[in-house]
Amino acid sequence: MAKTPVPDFPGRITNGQEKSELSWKDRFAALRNLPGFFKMIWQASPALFLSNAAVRLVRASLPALTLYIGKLIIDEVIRLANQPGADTRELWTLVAAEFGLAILATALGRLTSLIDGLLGDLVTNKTSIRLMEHAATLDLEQFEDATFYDKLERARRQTTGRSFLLSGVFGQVQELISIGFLAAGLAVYNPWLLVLLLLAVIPAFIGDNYFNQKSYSLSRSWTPERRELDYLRFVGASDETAKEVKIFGLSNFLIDRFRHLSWEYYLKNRSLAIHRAGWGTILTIIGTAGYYGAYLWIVARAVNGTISIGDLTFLAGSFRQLRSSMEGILLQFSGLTQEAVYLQDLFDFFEIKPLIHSTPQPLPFPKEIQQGFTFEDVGFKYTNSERWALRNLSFTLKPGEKLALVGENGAGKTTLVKLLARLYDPAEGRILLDGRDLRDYDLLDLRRNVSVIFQDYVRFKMSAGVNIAVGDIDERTNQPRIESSAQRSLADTVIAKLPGGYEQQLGRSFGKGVELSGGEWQKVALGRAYMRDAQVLILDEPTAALDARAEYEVFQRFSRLTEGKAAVIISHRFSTVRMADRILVLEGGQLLEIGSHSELLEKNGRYAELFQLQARGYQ
Ligand SMILES: Nc1ncnc2c1ncn2[C@@H]1O[C@H](COP(=O)(O)OP(=O)(O)OP(=O)(O)O)[C@@H](O)[C@H]1O
Repeated sequence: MAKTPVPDFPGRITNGQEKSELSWKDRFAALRNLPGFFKMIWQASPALFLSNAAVRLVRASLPALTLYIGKLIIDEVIRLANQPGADTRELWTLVAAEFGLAILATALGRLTSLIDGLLGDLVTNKTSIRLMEHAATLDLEQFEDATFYDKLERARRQTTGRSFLLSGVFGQVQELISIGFLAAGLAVYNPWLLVLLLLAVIPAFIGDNYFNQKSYSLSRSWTPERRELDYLRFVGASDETAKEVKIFGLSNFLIDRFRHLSWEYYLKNRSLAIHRAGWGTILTIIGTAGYYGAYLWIVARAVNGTISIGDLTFLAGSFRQLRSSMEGILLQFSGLTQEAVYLQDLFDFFEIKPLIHSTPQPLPFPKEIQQGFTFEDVGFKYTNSERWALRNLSFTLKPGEKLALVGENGAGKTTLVKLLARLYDPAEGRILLDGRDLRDYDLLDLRRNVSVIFQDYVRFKMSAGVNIAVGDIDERTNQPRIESSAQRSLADTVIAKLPGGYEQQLGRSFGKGVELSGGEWQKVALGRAYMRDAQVLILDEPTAALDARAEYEVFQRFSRLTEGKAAVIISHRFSTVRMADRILVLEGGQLLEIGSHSELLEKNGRYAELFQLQARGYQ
């Protein structure tokens, strides 16, 4: 597929490689996605898939059959009109047969819509689940890449509206078979009629394809803007942002931006739609002229008696039906290839491979850490960033040690923690755990044993209990464990005040949700750290919103409750930091100082300076 962006290494999509113009070759090539699509439908429900195929096959034979019976009826009527008193049984049998076919056609039409709808829903659900499952395997770094995000967005759009493609593809096959029957009937009289018919529909087909291609290019090249439009709509009308939007009076700013962008998109779309409508009319008129040319020929033959009146109705009917079927199939074909191209986005997304994964024979995480984590000259740069977020970093986090990370905003503290949890791999140097590269360990096992509560932890719009249980979601029904975690993180007093206790829905998005204060949320989120029996606990400033007394108490408890376990604490409060065994001071991604509180004070370097600065503030 020419349109597929070329990954410069597996899993990463390079900016600027996306192609938004599609050639005919691309469109035909996209059809190769259809077997994959059929597989998806088949997997959603083999029984419905087969029923759909069977029903459509029967439906495909009905138009030709109905027309033929119509012809027989007319010929019979004319025969009877010329022979008064003759036996009319055959006529009534034919009429009854046509009536039966009409009923069958209606019933099968409804049945097809029903099956299409049900299958479409199943495929949508299944694809959404697969999308979520696949997204879960991908790296954090991939999510932070804008190109990847666009791809994810396009793939997400593919999970809805699948039923159009589904009924489209099945419909195409049905039409094709139906055309086969009708064409056979027509060819008996004159094969040239078929050629004329084909010539009549081709102009409209080419035109429609051309405009479909343009519309795909437009929608594709506007993916980032469409994402921004969605974002603006969300920011402009959401409970999460309402507070700041009001306080800062942002609504006009947001609306103006939305209006400007959406108007630009509308103008582009409008111009395309007008061109499409204009050309569509002209090309369809050409088709209609061709159709009437053939019709004239048939009528002339009936007038001079070469064919019967029944033949005339049959031929005219077949011709009309064939024309609309062919037009349908050709026009739908263009829509179909477009859908198949979109489908490529979905399949492309499924093809993206994570870069961070376990080796084929990974080591289990040690039952008890012996030597600790050693950073050896570690360096890391974020994707699309020229700056080193960390560089030349060497130190050891010893087993059972409480290490505090200190540094100004952007010094690299969170990055260090993410490397420890293998959310990223170092670009330079390596991280060892008990003398072995961190990459040699089983990734899931590592993640189970390194528990991190980030400063931007997620406030799940779920129950208070679940908000704690996410620390070890497999234990979500273990109420005693949830409650003891809540106790340890001081969340128990918060939850005791909630009307629904642990079952209380948090956040205001759904039903009777209750909103918590920033500090209350943090206490709940901190409970997650205690849910899991991890060997290394990391708290990345999740206490910033706690009052001084609560933070002091949280860390006192944290040190006591995590005795024997390694812990990393990031905090800007020196009253907390000084409780750590050692303090690592980062500046501009580099290690500046490391030592205990008293050692660093004695050294009288940056730590001492920052400590005294804060201490003076309290005097
Ligand atoms: N996802 C990201 N993509 C690109 N750059 C990033 C990303 N996250 C952080 N950075 C950059 O990396 C550097 C280190 O960031 P990091 O979050 O580790 O700092 P920090 O010490 O934790 O800061 P703070 O005290 O503000 O939390 C910063 O310059 C930041 O701009």
